[in-house]
Amino acid sequence: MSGIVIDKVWKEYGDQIVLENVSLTIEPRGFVALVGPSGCGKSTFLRMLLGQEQPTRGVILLDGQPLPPEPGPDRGVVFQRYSVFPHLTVLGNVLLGKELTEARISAKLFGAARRQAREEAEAMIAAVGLSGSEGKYPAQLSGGMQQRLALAQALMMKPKVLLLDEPFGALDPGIRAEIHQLMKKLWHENPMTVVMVTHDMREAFTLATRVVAFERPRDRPEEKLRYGATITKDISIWPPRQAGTASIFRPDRDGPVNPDGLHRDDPAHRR
Ligand SMILES: Nc1ncnc2c1ncn2[C@@H]1O[C@H](COP(=O)(O)OP(=O)(O)OP(=O)(O)O)[C@@H](O)[C@H]1O
Repeated sequence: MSGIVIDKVWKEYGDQIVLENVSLTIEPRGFVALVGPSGCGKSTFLRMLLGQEQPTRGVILLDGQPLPPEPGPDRGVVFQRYSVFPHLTVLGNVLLGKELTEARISAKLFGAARRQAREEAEAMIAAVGLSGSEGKYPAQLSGGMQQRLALAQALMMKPKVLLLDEPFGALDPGIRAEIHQLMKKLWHENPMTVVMVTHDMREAFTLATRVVAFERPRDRPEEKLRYGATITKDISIWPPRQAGTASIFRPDRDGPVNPDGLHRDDPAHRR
């Protein structure tokens, strides 16, 4: 289920080697945080997982199959900014992916299909805490709400893999802490594997099951083009985090999940 294997991947742009010999196996339902100095190729790596860029050498497998050479609904993505469409409402943004895949020609769903998609979209909007904002446009939302919307838009397509490129980097610390809680909840509740680029080590260790560092082992100016970055550290969080399960050592750490496996907001839990 949604494991990713990256095997001896290189990425070059002309004469510049950006990534060199990167191998990584990401377990299904893992949450991997990618950290490293600016310009070392983290976003390039993420774009290869998305299918926007192809490796120069090496292979990437998703569920044992070569990754399709273009973005698809099995991979959702949220960037730091501009992930949502400014001319569509909250509901329109969340519905768009379904409309484009299920009604390819008109990009509009009708009748029962539209009703069902609308119900799903409203549930997803509620899951990210945006109920009541369905008719608003992104410009009418705060930065944190826009990122909640971007997460809802990506998750609506039930991706196997969610790719996050500094999604919370532009948010104030208080808002960021709130959205970290939301991100944990979404990871626990949705059957997906997450790969997130971040500059914030605290964020990496708060959310991830594993923190992977990219670095250029040789970084003298004259060597910059000839040697790429590669994985220099791969740290598994201890005590381990597991999707859908609260930590047995510190049940409050990986909330909001209860030891009985139910989310705190789950109506079944409140009964
Ligand atoms: N399409 C492209 N064409 C040419 N060079 C590129 C392209 N995309 C990225 N690069 C180069 O690849 C290198 C890595 O860029 P990338 O954005 O992946 O780094 P990063 O680690 O994500 O940086 P940051 O943390 O600052 O966002 C940079 O030197 C960049 O100029």
